[in-house]
Amino acid sequence: MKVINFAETNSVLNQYVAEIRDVAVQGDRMRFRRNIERIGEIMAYEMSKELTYSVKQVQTPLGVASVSTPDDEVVIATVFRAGLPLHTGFLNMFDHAGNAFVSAYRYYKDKECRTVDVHIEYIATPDLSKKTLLIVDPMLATGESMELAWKAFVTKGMPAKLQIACVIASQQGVEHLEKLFPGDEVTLWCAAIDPEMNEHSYIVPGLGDAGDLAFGDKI
Ligand SMILES: O=P(O)(O)OC[C@H]1O[C@H](OP(=O)(O)OP(=O)(O)O)[C@H](O)[C@@H]1O
Ligand SMILES: O=c1cc[nH]c(=O)[nH]1
Ligand SMILES: [Mg+2]
Repeated sequence: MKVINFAETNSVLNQYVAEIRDVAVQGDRMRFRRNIERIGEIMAYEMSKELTYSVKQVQTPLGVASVSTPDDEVVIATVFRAGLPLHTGFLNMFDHAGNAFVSAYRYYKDKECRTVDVHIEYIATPDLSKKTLLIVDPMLATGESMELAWKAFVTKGMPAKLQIACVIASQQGVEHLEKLFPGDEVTLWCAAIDPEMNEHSYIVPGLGDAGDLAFGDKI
């Protein structure tokens, strides 16, 4: 798996990442969601450079223009609930894309909240055969949700290409996906890679719970 870490490049994207991490700013839910969305828009733009292009002739009112546009049939896939603002950001750029959703939630298997497991319940997707699948999820912690989401999606057709986008990845999550996707065919795009996770499998320094910050507490 190839890894592209936007934190290694100076751009305004880093300002949005700083705001979603900052305890003094992240409590503004609308700003939090919009910042995730803006990160999705920038990532989608960068990822669009990796698609397959061909030149088309476009009739303007005054003549014919040659324009090189993507040929990929893109499907944007995300994981409920925290993935929704990132999904919106991608869809703002790839507005002709198909859309796929899966629900995954992490739950603790023990009273001490130290062993995390992930459940998949709901899946809604178009046929993914031969598509360019972009799986987008803001947090890659243990990597379990991403792995289960991928395995759930491929039951609905094998995509021609897979690209993964996360906002904050843990080093462990990156290594988890490297084992799942050996070779160079899959690329992980992320805005930052953090070194650690805590005993509850939250990314450190991370940002906290992306789903709760976007949508509020859940019981
Ligand atoms: O790599 P993992 O250890 O599996 O963790 C990552 C998952 O955690 C978050 O979802 P969460 O389970 O918090 O659900 P939510 O979106 O409902 O908050 C996030 O959106 C990922 O899907
Ligand atoms: O740090 C983390 C890990 C999983 N999910 C989150 O929202 N945050
Ligand atoms: Mg959550």
